[in-house]
Amino acid sequence: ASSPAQRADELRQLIEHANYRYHVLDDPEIPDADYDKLMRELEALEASHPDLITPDSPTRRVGARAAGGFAEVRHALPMLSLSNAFELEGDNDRERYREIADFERRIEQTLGRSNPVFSVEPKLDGLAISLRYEKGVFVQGATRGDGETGEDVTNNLRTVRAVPLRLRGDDWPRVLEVRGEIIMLRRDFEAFNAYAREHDEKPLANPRNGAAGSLRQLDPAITAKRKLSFFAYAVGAVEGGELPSTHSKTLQKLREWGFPVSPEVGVAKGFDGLIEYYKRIGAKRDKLPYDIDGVVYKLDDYAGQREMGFVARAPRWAIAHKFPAQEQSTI
Ligand SMILES: Cc1c[n+]2nc(N)[nH]c2nc1OC(C)C
Repeated sequence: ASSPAQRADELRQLIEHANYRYHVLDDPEIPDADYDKLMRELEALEASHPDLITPDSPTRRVGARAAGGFAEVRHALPMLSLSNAFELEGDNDRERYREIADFERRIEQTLGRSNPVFSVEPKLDGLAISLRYEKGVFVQGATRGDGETGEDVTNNLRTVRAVPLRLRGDDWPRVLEVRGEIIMLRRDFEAFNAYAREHDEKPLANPRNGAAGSLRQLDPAITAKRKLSFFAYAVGAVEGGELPSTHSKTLQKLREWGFPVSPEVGVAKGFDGLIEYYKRIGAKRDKLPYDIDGVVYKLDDYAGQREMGFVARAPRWAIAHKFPAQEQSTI
């Protein structure tokens, strides 16, 4: 038999591996009931041996209440906004998606390339947040706020199982900020509203409100009851380490380190590749497990991004291509 300390370590590894399989690979090996059993065993073990408790233990996801509101956090690197492109009247794709054609052509002309490679991603309709890791441990999480400063919602973010408390592997930078979207999956939104109607509680208008409202709770124990998810889409400040030379390769590293990244992300070449992606994602939009309000195109290589720079706070190297507004599902 192993010692309590060895058993505690073994349980943490098993639980973290199960989280990775469930949230990052979307391919769980064990049923939820077995996962809960592992958690209960670790909680009991830590209760009888408090010296075994570590701050990044999976049982330490529900922290203290933020009495007096959330502290303010200045983002080490501003959280950017995206300029938007909408569909226009026209007889062909070049006319209908004229703003995308202009976006892509500006990049071709500035960089002297033809058919540049873009990272293409669904634009999740949730709440943008920034997660800070030091030596691989989650130390702070903040909302976007005005892009320069946001609210410190670290304790609420700790309750989101899709947010890793400790990074996998060991080739991550000493300081790593990851940006992404906190969302409520449709199935969790519907379950929440079914429960609310059963218990005469106020139903949520849409999943985005669910995510925003849950993260704004001052008591993390309430946030913990709301099933939230997270998908990473960018990196912020990086210190003491190297990133790959392209955004698409960085997204793959984020998965290896334990961050969920939407399986719909990919790469596309030139205007035709972008529009093909836009149409493909548009066709499957209602089958995705989460709400999206468009897709995002980003020049894939970081050298090209640096050369393109920004206009105000929106990068010249990225654009959001929005779908026509959907009639909101009535509750
Ligand atoms: C605001 C935003 C939102 N999204 N959503 C995705 N998928 N990528 C992405 N990138 C963003 O900003 C980049 C400029 C990092």
